[in-house]
Amino acid sequence: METGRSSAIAVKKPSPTPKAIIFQKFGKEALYIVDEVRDVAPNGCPGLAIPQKGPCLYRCSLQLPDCTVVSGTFKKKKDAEQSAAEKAIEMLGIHPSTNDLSAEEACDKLIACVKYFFSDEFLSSLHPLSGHFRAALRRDGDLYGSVPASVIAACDSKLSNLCKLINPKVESNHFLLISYIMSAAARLPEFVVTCEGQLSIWRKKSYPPEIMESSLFQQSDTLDSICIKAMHIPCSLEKAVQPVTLNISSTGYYLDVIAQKLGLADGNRIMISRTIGKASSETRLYFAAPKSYLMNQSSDFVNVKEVAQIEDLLNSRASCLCGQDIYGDAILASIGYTWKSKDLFHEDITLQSYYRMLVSLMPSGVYKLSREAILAAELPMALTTRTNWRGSLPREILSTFCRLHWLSEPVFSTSSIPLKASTESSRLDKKLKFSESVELEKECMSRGAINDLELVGSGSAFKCEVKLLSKSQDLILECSPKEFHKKQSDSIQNASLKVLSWLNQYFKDPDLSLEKLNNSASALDIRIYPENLSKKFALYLSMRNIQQTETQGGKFLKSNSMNMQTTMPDHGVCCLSTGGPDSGVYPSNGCLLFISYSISLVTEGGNTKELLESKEEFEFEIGSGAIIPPVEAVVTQMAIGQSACFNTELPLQELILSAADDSVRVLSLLLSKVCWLEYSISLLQLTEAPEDRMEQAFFSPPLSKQRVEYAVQHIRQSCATTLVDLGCGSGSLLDSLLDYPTSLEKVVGVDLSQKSLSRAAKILHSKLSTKSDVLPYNGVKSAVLYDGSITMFDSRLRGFDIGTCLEVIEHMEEDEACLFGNIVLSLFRPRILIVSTPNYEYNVILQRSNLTSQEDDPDEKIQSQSCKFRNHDHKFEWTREQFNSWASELAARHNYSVEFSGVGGSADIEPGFASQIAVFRSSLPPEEENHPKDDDLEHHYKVIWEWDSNNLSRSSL
Ligand SMILES: C[S@@+](CC[C@H](N)C(=O)[O-])C[C@H]1O[C@@H](n2cnc3c(N)ncnc32)[C@H](O)[C@@H]1O
Ligand SMILES: [Mg+2]
Repeated sequence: METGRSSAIAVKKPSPTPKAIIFQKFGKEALYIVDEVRDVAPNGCPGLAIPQKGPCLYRCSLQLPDCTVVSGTFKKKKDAEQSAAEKAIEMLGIHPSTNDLSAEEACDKLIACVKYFFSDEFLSSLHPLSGHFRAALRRDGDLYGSVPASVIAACDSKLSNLCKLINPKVESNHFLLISYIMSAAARLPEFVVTCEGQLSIWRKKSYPPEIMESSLFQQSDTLDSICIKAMHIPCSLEKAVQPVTLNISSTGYYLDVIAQKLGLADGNRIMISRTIGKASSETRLYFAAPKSYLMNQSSDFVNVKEVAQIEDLLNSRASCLCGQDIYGDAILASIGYTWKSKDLFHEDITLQSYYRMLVSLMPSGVYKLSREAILAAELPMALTTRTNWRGSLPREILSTFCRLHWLSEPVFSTSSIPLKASTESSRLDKKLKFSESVELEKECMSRGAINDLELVGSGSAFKCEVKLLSKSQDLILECSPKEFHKKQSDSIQNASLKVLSWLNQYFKDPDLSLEKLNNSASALDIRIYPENLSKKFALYLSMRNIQQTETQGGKFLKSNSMNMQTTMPDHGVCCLSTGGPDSGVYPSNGCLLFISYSISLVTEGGNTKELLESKEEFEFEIGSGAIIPPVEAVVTQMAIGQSACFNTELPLQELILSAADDSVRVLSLLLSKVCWLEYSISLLQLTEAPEDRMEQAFFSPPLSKQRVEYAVQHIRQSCATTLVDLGCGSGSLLDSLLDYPTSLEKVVGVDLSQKSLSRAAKILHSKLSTKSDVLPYNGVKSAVLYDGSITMFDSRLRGFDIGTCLEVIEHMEEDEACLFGNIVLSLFRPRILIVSTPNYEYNVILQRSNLTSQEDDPDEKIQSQSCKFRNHDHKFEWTREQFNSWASELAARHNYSVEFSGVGGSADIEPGFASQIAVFRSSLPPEEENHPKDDDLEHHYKVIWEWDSNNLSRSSL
């Protein structure tokens, strides 16, 4: 298919964002405060009397040491932040300094930076590095005043940017970075001292006493001894990751304490990774500089070179966590000096937080964590509707995944086609469930009648391609979905989800043959580049596999899929117990469920039971893959109020340990006993599959569209000039009517839902005011929307040519529907009235798919009797007989004739039409219709919005 416009959303090498520039300049001294702004929004619909809660907007105020800047309002928080940063850059005249420098200039700048760090004034600054300088002055003996070069590299991102300009390989090799810093220091012999083969730097002259006193004094006041939890990550995968405690005395230097845990004499030989996780995190890995690296140190810039071979062993667990090469044993700790305070920041790292970091490296991990349901939630396979998706959205997950695996940001390119050009409307329809309201097909049709009409947002369809690239721009995979979407953002989310879904499969089974990998990828419109793919993820996947099998020591079973069918004698039993009345309603695809659950680790013999994860309320959609398969299999057999309990084999170890609060104990159980998981689930609440989704699945065009078309046809044949749509909802009928030439001059809608009326007003306003001149055949002169109940009479709507009431009466109680019938035919007295409502008998067909699981049921009768209403808001649904008798008696009472018809299915084939329709016609000749002038003023409805072609032309002149 041809595509029109094309736009790349992320370019290959993005220039630094305004926030990045501000960060470079002010570090963490820049404080972003984002406020919600909920204005009464200009709704683009003049005259609408319902106050519109506009979309939630954000405004950001950026506090800098000397000024505060406030952004405009934006839909997204991050846009507000970027805008504030941009304003600050403009106001302060900041230029991103480092980018245009030559390698020589970068060298000079690097030397100047290092010199500044050792200056008098730096010691009392708030820079994180000055904390290290002050701590170094509390070190004893030979170490007094010496600062490890790796902290200089870790604490100031400007330095690494400069070094990248000198040698781009610094990006992937942080040993090089430290070599450059050491070389810069060696160029400052009057200021600092360095020694060959050492990784620390001293200031030559001592600080003036007044500076020493003030800066050291400020600190010793607030510093207490601290005790923090960290993790020891052995290089050997056979050794378990163990918690360690760092005891840091008030006068000690924390790097010396970490060094001792690594078997080093002091912190001067320590290497520090970049931060792990969020940019603001202080979580890093610490390890000893490999000997071969130390031996190869050179103090000359020109001679700085990569160390060819580091013979120490790569620590694969640690390397995977930070995306840098880490050698030997490592300590994972969250500690350091920050921009916020002169005090040392620290946080505990527990075994659980370590495993959560591992989980976040899985393609589905961020989703599980965002739902706080690590053992129960799964990454859904599809986005059905945005409202049914819980947890982080796919695009965000994919970006996080790329960041954590040290890939480039995913590159999205969207393309759009004008809808008129789209012919594959059936394909579009199917894929569009994620977009709400107006179906795309209808838009396509309406575009035939109205040129370039912007209907509720867009006249285009979008698709989006995604590419994943390594940092060095090697293509790892690309996804080119075939489907189009009504919204650009939907196309991006769906493409992101495809990529995540495939990566999820790949991570579960990376050893599949190339052919199978390719097949699974192409099923999701993905093309993989196997060499780059396995190069990128090999370390992570091999680490996980070895860890999984070796540390388990055969004591517990490995299962990725939590398959209930796997043999687990005596334990795989699922016991259903009735905890409440059986409503006879069972969840089926599309239903939204609330369950409560708890998942425990149980040891053989049942002696020990350790709670891992529990939730009082967990909401998900059946059939979307949002929950692990065994839970879904069980809940679909449950009725509301029932509870179930069953066992499964163990999932991946990191999932269990990241869910468990007491991971240390759980790990010891896992290592010493045969264990399995026990699930207890209760089904709390169930919202059935939305009617329109069911209708879309069964009818083409969808039933709602067939109803509207049926009404439009009658309206056109009737030559009516006035129409009232009773229970007009979001105005789908009125909206469609404006696409056709009719004799209508006045159209009115009544409903009691303000939300629906607002939507209707916006749609009608955009159509009538913008395009009325290009529809010369459309003679509508006025349009009004009223807020009111159609069970109340309003004299302004008396004697219209035609009234419609589509799919409304079943939303009232039966007696109200009867009241409505009487009022409409006795008081409103339209010449023609069209009423539609579901045919209950047809539900057997609509719900057959939901009943297939019970098809073995020999008693077919039960099936048809147990049909549910199509929508949870329906108060009743009538059989053909019930509808016929209601309509016939009503017509007879009020001098109307009535004919029956319908849409969806056929009158002659059982069980009749899916939607049954009655068309009432007044039997009185027009002159006998007694329509008094509107002098009795029974005005019970409130005008919500009014449009008048005369006023419009007057006001626009
Ligand atoms: C299923 S929607 C149908 C909307 C529209 N007729 C259509 O076909 O798209 C039912 C509508 O009836 C409205 N409704 C229910 N009871 C009503 C009443 N007593 N008076 C006015 N509107 C009512 C609801 O607010 C809702 O918008
Ligand atoms: Mg309905």
